[in-house]
Amino acid sequence: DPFVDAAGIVPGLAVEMRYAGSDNFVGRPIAGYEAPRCLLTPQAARALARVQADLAPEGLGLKVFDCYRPVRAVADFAAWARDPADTRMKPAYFPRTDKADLFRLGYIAERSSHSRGSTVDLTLVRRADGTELDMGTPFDLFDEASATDSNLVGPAARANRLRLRAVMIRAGFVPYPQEWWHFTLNDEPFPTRAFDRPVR
Ligand SMILES: C[C@@H](N)C(=O)N[C@H](C)C(=O)O
Ligand SMILES: [Zn+2]
Repeated sequence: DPFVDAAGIVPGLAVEMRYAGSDNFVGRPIAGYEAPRCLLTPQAARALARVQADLAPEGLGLKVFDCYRPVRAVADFAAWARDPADTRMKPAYFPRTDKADLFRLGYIAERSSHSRGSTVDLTLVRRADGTELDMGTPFDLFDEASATDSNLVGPAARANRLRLRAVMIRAGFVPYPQEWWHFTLNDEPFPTRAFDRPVR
């Protein structure tokens, strides 16, 4: 198995695996997430440990929302997107974006880097009480305002996004300009693979 549980490698990592539960843009657990675990390649997990160490002097840490994503989960997203009648989660997750456009506009990928095991969705938290720093939009808000350098959010949130981006880049991750939370390890060990083993 090429993956490790990041919680065992990154001290104090906060883990909130949103696709293993119902608090996500589909509104139910996603296929392939059988446990709320953050699985990653050892290389990506060790890079996150470097980020966590960088953040510690400031009293900050990381909270992950998604890590390795099985191919069957991506297929589940695609099947959901093909049903225009199900707009239950639209107000919370894509109020200004047409559901039919979520893939075309790049908010969700048909072949996701997450399936290669070295991509993470994450935010910054205060280590003392676990509260998330204000990023101006919630995780997975599929909206222009989620672009990292969007000026649709205030200066404090923008600064927090740039802080997250800077520490992640320093540890070898590449940001995704359209979503402030999404990063891929530059030297990922499986750049052309797509894994489908379930998260358990
Ligand atoms: C769905 C969202 N969390 C995400 O990860 N989007 C990118 C584009 C992806 O699906 O790989
Ligand atoms: Zn992502």
